[in-house]
Amino acid sequence: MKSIRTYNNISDKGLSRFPQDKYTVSADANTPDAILLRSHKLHSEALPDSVLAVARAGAGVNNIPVSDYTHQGIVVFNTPGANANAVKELVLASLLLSSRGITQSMNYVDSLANETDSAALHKKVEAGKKAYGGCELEGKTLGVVGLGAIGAKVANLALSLGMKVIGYDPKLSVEAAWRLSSKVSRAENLNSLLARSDYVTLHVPVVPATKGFMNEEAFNTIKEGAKLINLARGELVDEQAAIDALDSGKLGMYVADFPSEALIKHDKVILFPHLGASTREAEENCAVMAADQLMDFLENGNIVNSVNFPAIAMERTTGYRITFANDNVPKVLGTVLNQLADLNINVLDMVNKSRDDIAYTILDIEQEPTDELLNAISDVEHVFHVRHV
Ligand SMILES: NC(=O)C1=CN([C@@H]2O[C@H](COP(=O)(O)OP(=O)(O)OC[C@H]3O[C@@H](n4cnc5c(N)ncnc54)[C@H](O)[C@@H]3O)[C@@H](O)[C@H]2O)C=CC1
Ligand SMILES: O=C(O)CCC(=O)C(=O)O
Repeated sequence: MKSIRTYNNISDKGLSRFPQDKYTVSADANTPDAILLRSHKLHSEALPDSVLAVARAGAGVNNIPVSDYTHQGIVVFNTPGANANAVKELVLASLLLSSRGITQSMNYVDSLANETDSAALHKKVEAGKKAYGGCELEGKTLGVVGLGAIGAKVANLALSLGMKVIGYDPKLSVEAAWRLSSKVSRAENLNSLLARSDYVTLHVPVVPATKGFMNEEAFNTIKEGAKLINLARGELVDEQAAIDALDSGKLGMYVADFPSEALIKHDKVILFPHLGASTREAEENCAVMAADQLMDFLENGNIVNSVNFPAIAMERTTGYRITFANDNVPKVLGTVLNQLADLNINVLDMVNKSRDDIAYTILDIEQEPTDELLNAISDVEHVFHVRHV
């Protein structure tokens, strides 16, 4: 029986993927084989030694100490693209909310709730509306920072609304580029995008290179009165610099998914409670994808959509499977194969992949591996994780 510990509200559609005769799934599993979570922060938690993998039902993995886990052999997964449409649709709402005085005017109408005379109500409605006039999106320029799963969908949607779209993504993958309309123009650098955009929307992960990149200099460069949408992560934006830019009028509006005490108080800030991925569809997509990836890893050693290990998969043969992870240096695989040869063990199939300084191997062998063999592989220099799957 394998055990999964969950955190956060994970869709039942995902949880029900785990067959009950093979898995127990609960929030208080003591010795879980794997963790399944959404935004719960793992940085200050010690994981039980039993944990082999952590799956983030979502995109951002900044709540997980990924590099610490890598050298413990813990594979970290996410679910690329599974919630991208949900975020894209909230960006659309953000564009409109920051353009048309929608929430403010609704509050105004609510404030008229005690007006009992319909003629007086009508007069106040017509007199009040001039305070909430806005502008249209058509013809305006949207700058999209980060053109991955979400950014590409946002860029393509904005084009269909008649907006001009500029994109900036120095690390754009070929796969992501294929998803992007050729009508999206490419900014050579961030400043060029900021200076030309009426709206700027952020869709990058928070990593050292992006932390606080929307700083004082960026707000000095941004087009006068531009609106900033940040449904990616609060840490991307230097909050004081954003507030100063809002106060001076340089920044017209800030829409964010990450409330803070200072932002809540500001009347040019519209905040959601980290709602970007909170649709039924996105929650189901993420949970199903994360559960399937965990099961394939726990049952077969295959790795799909990991953020710290190479992508690797091999069909099961009739044999017995060993997987091992090692530092990506020469001679490790050769040494393990020699050990098998010395023990007269036949290899039926094998695949080996590397990613940065990590290598991972799946080996199908003809006979059941003994503890002696598994220990011998563990003892090979640079091997840091071995499993009989
Ligand atoms: N509010 C919410 O509920 C959600 C927030 N997110 C956030 O949005 C982020 C993006 O999500 P996805 O589009 O699914 O991820 P993704 O991995 O598909 O795309 C990220 C893109 O950012 C680019 N990038 C990386 N560093 C960059 C830099 N310095 N400048 C410009 N581009 C850079 C990458 O090349 C990649 O194309 C996530 O990391 C997460 O933090 C994602 C889903 C839901
Ligand atoms: O699970 C959630 O609601 C948050 C999603 C998110 O922030 C992400 O996928 O990066």
